[in-house]
Amino acid sequence: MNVFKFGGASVKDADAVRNVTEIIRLFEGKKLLIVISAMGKTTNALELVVDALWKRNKSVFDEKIAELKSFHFTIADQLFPSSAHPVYQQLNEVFQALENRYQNEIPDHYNYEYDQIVSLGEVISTLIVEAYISMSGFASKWVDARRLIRTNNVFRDAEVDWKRTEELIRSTVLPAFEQADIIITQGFIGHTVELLTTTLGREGSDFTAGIFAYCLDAENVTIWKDVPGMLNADPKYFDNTIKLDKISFSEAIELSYYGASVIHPKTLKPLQNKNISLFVKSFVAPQAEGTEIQSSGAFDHLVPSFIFKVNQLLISFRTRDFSFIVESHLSDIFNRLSEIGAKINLMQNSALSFSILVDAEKVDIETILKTFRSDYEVRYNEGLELVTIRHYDQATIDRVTIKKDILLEQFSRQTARIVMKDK
Ligand SMILES: Nc1ncnc2c1ncn2[C@@H]1O[C@H](COP(=O)(O)OP(=O)(O)O)[C@@H](O)[C@H]1O
Ligand SMILES: N[C@@H](CC(=O)OP(=O)(O)O)C(=O)O
Repeated sequence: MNVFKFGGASVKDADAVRNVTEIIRLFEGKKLLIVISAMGKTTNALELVVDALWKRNKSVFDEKIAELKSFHFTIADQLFPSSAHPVYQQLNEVFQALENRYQNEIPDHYNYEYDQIVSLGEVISTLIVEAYISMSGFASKWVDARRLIRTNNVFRDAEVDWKRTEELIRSTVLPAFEQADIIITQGFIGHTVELLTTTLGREGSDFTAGIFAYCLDAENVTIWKDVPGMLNADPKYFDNTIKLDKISFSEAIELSYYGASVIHPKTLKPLQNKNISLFVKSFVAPQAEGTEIQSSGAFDHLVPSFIFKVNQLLISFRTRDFSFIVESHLSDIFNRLSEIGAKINLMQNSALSFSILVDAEKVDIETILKTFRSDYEVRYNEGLELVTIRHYDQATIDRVTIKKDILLEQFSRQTARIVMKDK
C-alpha cells in the first residue's frame, strides 16, 4: 500500500482533478491511501470567513461564502455530467453547515471556531475528488480524517495522539481496503476526544500523509507538487535550481526546518522512524524521477542548498541595569516568548543583549513591547531577509550577499545563516 498526497495546487480546478485521476491510473492494481488538501487557495478564503464571523460582519461573511460556493460548484459542474449527482447534495449540506455558523452564539474561542470552519475546505475537496475518481471507474472510498486522527485540544496547532490514532486508522482503513483500492481522506484535520474538529497547523497535509503512512506501515509516500522534486532552492525566487535526486531524512528535515516549504517539517519524523521513503514528484510530469528521501546520507553533500525567508524582524532584549544576559534571563525571555506564541527562526546573544529573529507577520511588535518593556530595553529592525545555505562555500555566500548589508551571521560546519537587508 502506498500513500499519496495532493496539495491545493494539484486540485485547483477541474483539469487539475482530471490530472489527479490520470496519475492514479498509472498505479492501477496498487492500494492507495490518498490525502488531499483544500482546492487552490480555499484555506486562505476560509480564514477570511472566520475573520468576518469574528467581527460579526454578515455581508463579508455571506460574500466570502458565496465566492467559495461558486468556485467549488463551477469545478463540480465541469466534472459531473448532471447536477443530479449525489455529490451536489453533500456539498450543499457542507455549505449549509458553514452558513449556519453565523446563527450560533457569538464564538468566544477564536481558534476553536477557526478549526470548525477552515477544516471544511478539505471536506469539500475530498468529496469532489472522491466522487470524480469513483465516477472514473475506480473502486474508491471517502473516509473522514475527523474521526481518524486523534489530537489534543490545542486548536489550530493540535498535537497527534499517536497511539489512539494508530488504532483508529488501522481499524478503519485496513477493512476499507478489502472493498476499495483507493481511499481518499483529508489532509490537515483531526479531532479531539470530544469529537471536536482540530487542525494540525497551516500546510499540515504533508504531515497527515506521514501519519497515515506510519500507522499503516506503508511501502512509501509520494507527495505530488508543482515542482520536479526537492530543489536546492525555491524556484519562485531563484534561477537555475538543481533537483536533489536522493537525500537523507536528516538532510531533508534540516532543509524543511530552515524553511524549505516544499515539505512540512513534521512530515519526515514518522517516516524516518519506520524507514518509509518519501518521494517528492511533479504532478505535471508524473513519470519523472523526482526526489527520494530515504535513510542513506551518501548523496547529501553534493549540492549547496539555499533557503530564503523574507519579512524578518530582528528583536534585541537588553537588561535595564547593565547586567550580563545569563541563564536566568534567557529562561525568563523564553517563557515570555512562549506565552505569546512567538516562534524563533534564529537567536544569538552577547554580554548584554539577546536577539531573536521572527517572521514579522506572525508576531505583533506591540505585544512584544508590552510583554518585555518593564524589565528589558527592546530594540528592533524590520524588513530583513534570512538566508540559510546548507553546504556553503565562499562563492555561495558572495552570491547571496551581493548588494546587502549584513546584520548578523552564524556558521556551523554545514550551515551558514545570514540576516541581511538591501544596501
Ligand atoms: N527547496 C525547494 N524545492 C522545491 N520547491 C520549493 C522549495 N522551497 C520552496 N518550494 C516551493 O514549494 C512549492 C510547493 O509546495 P506547496 O505550495 O506547499 O505545495 P502544495 O500546497 O501543493 O502541497 C513550490 O511551488 C515551490 O515554490
Ligand atoms: N489546506 C491547508 C493544508 C495544506 O497542507 O494545504 P497544501 O497542501 O495546499 O499546502 C493549508 O492551506 O494550510
